[in-house]
Amino acid sequence: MPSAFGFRFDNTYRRLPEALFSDCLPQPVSTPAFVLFNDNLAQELGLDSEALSEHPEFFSGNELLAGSEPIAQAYAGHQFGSLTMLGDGRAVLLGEQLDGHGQRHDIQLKGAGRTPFSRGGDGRAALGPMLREYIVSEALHALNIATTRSLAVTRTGDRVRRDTLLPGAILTRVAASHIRVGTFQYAAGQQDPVLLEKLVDYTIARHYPALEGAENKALALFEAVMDRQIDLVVDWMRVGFIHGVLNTDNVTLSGESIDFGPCAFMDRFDPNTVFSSIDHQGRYAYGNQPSITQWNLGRFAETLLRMMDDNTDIAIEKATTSLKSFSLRYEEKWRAMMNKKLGLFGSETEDDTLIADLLTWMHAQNADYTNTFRDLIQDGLPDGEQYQSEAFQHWHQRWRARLARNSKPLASSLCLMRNHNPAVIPRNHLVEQALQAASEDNDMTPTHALLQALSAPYADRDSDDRYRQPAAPCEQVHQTFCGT
Ligand SMILES: Nc1ncnc2c1ncn2[C@@H]1O[C@H](COP(=O)(O)OP(=O)(O)OP(=O)(O)O)[C@@H](O)[C@H]1O
Ligand SMILES: [Mg+2]
Repeated sequence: MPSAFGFRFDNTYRRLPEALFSDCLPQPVSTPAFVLFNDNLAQELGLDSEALSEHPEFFSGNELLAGSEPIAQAYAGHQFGSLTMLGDGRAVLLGEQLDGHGQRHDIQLKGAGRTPFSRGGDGRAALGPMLREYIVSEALHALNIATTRSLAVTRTGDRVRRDTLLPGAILTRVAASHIRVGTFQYAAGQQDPVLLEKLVDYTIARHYPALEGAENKALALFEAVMDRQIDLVVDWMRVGFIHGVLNTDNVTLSGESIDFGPCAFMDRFDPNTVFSSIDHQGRYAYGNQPSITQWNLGRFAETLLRMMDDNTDIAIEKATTSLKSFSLRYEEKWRAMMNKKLGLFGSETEDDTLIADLLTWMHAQNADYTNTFRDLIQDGLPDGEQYQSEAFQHWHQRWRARLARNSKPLASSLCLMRNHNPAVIPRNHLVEQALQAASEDNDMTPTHALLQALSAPYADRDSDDRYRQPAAPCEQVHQTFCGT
C-alpha cells in the first residue's frame, strides 16, 4: 500500500552488509522552501505532486517521510588519478521508491548535512550548484541521455561558507541507484570476498537481471557495464557535453550520468575544451572522455579480478582482453552516432573521411558544434558567412551526394538528423546567468525560462532563438567552479 503522498519505499540497499552504509538522518534546516519542484517527475514516480509541492519540509530533513530509512553510502574513488576513501559526505539516501510500474528509484537529498563520511566538509551545498545540477540533469534527460534526475531544489534559509557566504540549498536527486565504480573499489578494499560477491549479486539483480545465472558473473557484469558506459559517453560526445569530473566515484553501474559539478556543454568545436577550474591538465577534456572512461573501467575490472578467476594470471588476462575491446566497441558506436548526426543510412568506406573532414573544418573555423549540425538540416547550403567558403561548399556537395545514395529518401535523413542534433542545449553562459539571478537577486525567472527551452531540445521553436546563440566573445565562460 502506498503511504502518504504516494511514497512506496522498499529499501533493499539497507539490507546489504552494514559495511556498505551508515544509518544517518538528514539534518534539519532553518526555513525550507522549494525553489524548483518537478511535477512531471513526481508523477512519473507515482507521487501526489500537488500535495507534495506544499511540503518542502520532507525534502530538507525537517520531517521524515513514512517508510524512509535514511543512510549515507560508503564508497571510495580515484580522484584525478589517486584513490581515496569518500562516501556520501553531504548526501543522504531517503529510500527506494517503487513507481506504478514496479521500477525502483533512489530518492536522495544532496546537501543534507554532515554524515559519518563528511571528513572536513560541512555536508551542505550552495543554491547555484544545486540549480546547475537540476538544469543539466533535466536537460540531458530531455536529450534522451541516461541520467540521474532532479525532483526538487529546496532553499534551506541558511548560508553556506565557501569563498563567500552563499544561500544554501538541497537537491532531491532521483537515480536508478547510486552504486558507483567507487562503491566496488570500497568493497574490494574491505578484503572480504563475501561482501564483494553480495554487491555483485545485488547490482546484477537491480540493473542487469538478464545476467543472473551467467557462467562468469563478474566478467559478464564488467562487460555489461562497459557497454552502458560506452553508450553514455557516445551520447555525451553527440551533444558536446563535458562532464568535468570523471572520477571513478562519479561513474555509475547503472550507466546514468551523475554529479554535475564543473560540467558544461561545448560551444565552438574543440576536442580540448575543458571547463573545470581544477582540471589543469585537461584530464577530463571533451576529447578525453572516451579514454578516461576506459581508464575508469580498468579500475572497475581490478575490483572484480578475484571473482573472475581463482588464478590471478588468468583473471588478469580475461579482464585485459575484455577491456581492450573497449576501443573497437566505442569506435563502432561513435561512428553509428555520427552517421545519424549526418543522416547517413548504411555505410560506405568514404564515410569516415566525410565525418573527419567536417570535424576538422569545424575545429579550424571555431564553428559552433550544436548549430553547425542543426544548420545542415536546412535545404541547400546553410545560411551564414562561414558556409560560403570553397572548402565548406566542397564538403557540402560530397555530403549531399552521399545522401542521394542513401537507401532511404532525403526526408528520412532529415528526420534522423532532427532527432539526433539538438537545437537547444544548456549553453554555459545562459546557465551562469540563470544561476546568478537566482543566487544574487532571488530571481528564478531566467531559470524557469531556460528549463522551458530545454524541455524540447529537438523542436524548432522560434521562441527558443535566444537559447540557440553561442556566447558573444565577451560573455564566454571558460571555467565553471567546482560544485560546492
Ligand atoms: N560540503 C561537503 N561536505 C562534506 N562532504 C562533501 C562536501 N562536498 C563534497 N563532499 C564529498 O566529497 C566527495 C567528492 O565530491 P563530489 O563533488 O564528487 O561529490 P558530490 O557532488 O558531493 O556528490 P555526488 O557524487 O553524490 O553527486 C564526495 O564523497 C562528497 O560527498
Ligand atoms: Mg561525486
